[in-house]
Amino acid sequence: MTDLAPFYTDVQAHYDLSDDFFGLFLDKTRTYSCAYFEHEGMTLEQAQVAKVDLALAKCDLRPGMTLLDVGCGWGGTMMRAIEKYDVNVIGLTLSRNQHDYVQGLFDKLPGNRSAEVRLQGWEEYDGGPVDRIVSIGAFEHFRRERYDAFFNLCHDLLPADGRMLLHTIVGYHRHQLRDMGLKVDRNYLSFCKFLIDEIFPGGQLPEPPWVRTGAEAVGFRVERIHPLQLHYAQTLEIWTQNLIDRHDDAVEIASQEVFDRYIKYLSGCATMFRDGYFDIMQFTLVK
Ligand SMILES: C[S@@+](CC[C@H](N)C(=O)[O-])C[C@H]1O[C@@H](n2cnc3c(N)ncnc32)[C@H](O)[C@@H]1O
Repeated sequence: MTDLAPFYTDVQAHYDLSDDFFGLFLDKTRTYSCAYFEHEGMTLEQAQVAKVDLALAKCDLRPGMTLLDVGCGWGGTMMRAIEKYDVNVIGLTLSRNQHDYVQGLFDKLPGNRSAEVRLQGWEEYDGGPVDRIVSIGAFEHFRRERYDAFFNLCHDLLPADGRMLLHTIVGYHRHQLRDMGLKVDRNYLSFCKFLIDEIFPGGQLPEPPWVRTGAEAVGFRVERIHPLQLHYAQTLEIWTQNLIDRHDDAVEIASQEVFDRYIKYLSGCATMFRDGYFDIMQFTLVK
């Protein structure tokens, strides 16, 4: 446990909009991160399960282990881990809606493994050691000044053969974007400002070396960095189309203004990934 207070207000401002609204564009597992279109012709749901399987396979889970999911969303990764690997799970989320939704899933779970979801940030985690850690699409909320504390905590929680899979969007410094042949123009800058002001308050995209050096500084070895850039472009394009298809429901659940804002966010991010401004990477960290 650290003495840092999680960014509840910022994170809830996004995820506690409405479960019904997110349900309009996410797949049935409610996975809210980059899918993995491993084979031609996969549906979004199949590709989300493939992404979760990709992440969990890198954790080397064995029956009876305890998996900590930092930023568990609506619980899809933990449900898959229980089903496929017969493990105990602990999930952390700052969203009340997600916490209540996952608790509802766990209440109906058969079997004798333990499944716990906590309305708690990693900053406050006091649940004791775990065997493996997975964190998908949450690191973007943590902020750079807290990476040391985060990696330290994760390193301390894991045993000597511990493994952690960290899946995060990454961004680049403007000088690096220029070196990559990408224009840093008004469109790019104003879209980034829109994302921080109106979609993910307090969010911050790490640059890849920040993750590597942060993890290595506490003693992790970075076993693999696996980029999935175009998979996120495809995911976001499907989410955009799903939301367009449910326009009337979206306006009824939220409003035309929220619909417009989400279309701008989802379609704009799809372009950012397609054009190479943003990437998404799975970092396999081992002790
Ligand atoms: C984009 S969602 C991803 C959810 C899920 N992993 C998935 O792939 O569907 C980000 C998640 O990170 C969580 N989160 C953000 N900051 C956190 C923190 N400091 N501690 C724990 N969870 C956090 C949010 O509550 C949310 O559940």
